Amino acid sequence: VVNGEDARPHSWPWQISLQVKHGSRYHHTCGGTLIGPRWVLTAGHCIWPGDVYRVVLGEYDMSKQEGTEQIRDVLRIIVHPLWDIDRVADGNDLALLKLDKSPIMNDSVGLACLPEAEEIPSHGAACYISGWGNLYTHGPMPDRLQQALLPVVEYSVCSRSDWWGINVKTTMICAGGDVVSGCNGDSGGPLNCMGQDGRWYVQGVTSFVSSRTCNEVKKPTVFTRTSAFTEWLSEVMLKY
Ligand SMILES: CC(C)c1ccc(NC(=O)[C@@H]2CCCN2C(=O)[C@H](CCCC[NH3+])NC(=O)C(F)(F)F)cc1
Repeated sequence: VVNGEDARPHSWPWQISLQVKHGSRYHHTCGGTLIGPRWVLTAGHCIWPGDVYRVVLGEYDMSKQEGTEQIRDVLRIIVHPLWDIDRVADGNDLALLKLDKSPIMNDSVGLACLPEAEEIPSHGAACYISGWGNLYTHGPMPDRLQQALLPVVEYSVCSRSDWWGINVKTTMICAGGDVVSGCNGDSGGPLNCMGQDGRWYVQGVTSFVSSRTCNEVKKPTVFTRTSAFTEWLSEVMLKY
């Protein structure tokens, strides 16, 4: 997250760290969101066939053992059938991870809400991105979870030719801009938007930023819009 701030510890209890095994060690590769007792939502582009993953819940400061961390293995990975790493602009950048067993729900680990089908956050709606992604382009990863308030940019603006043009679809949400943005390593994490009921809804899954720089003018962070995939999400969670 570029130009964000340290989140208050465990204030986003559904934020997880997706870690990939290299040799005998695991390291953070993407964010994700706990949306069911045994289900984590992340980005399709975070998943590489043949890699071994684990999920760390209740994480805050990556450099410390805080006693709130819970580690779970990934039993099954379902990537959206239409996701294609060579066609990022087509969207569908989603994957569901089934955990070997549910984490213990407590002050540090909890569920995010999913929005209703086709619910669109209004222009300028206050949504927060959260993640352990780079603090700036080619910059370091933070130890502590970062957050930033990212104003939603409506599709009519985001799809202008000098913005994202045809690379953004209506199944995506644009938010942020040239000051605050997501950055590499935030992939798969949530765009947290407060609903009328005062609950937080994961309206987006962090998908892409400009390949030139994370916070580029007229290239807001692009999220997969979860309300466009409510049917697929419930089908998968019911079936597997
Ligand atoms: C839509 C298409 C023109 C397109 C637009 C932007 C990109 N961005 C990028 O490639 C930059 C550079 C590093 C990784 N990256 C990204 O945007 C990666 C997703 C890469 C998926 C494709 N390889 N996502 C992130 O870094 C993010 F923002 F989610 F945290 C790639 C493709």
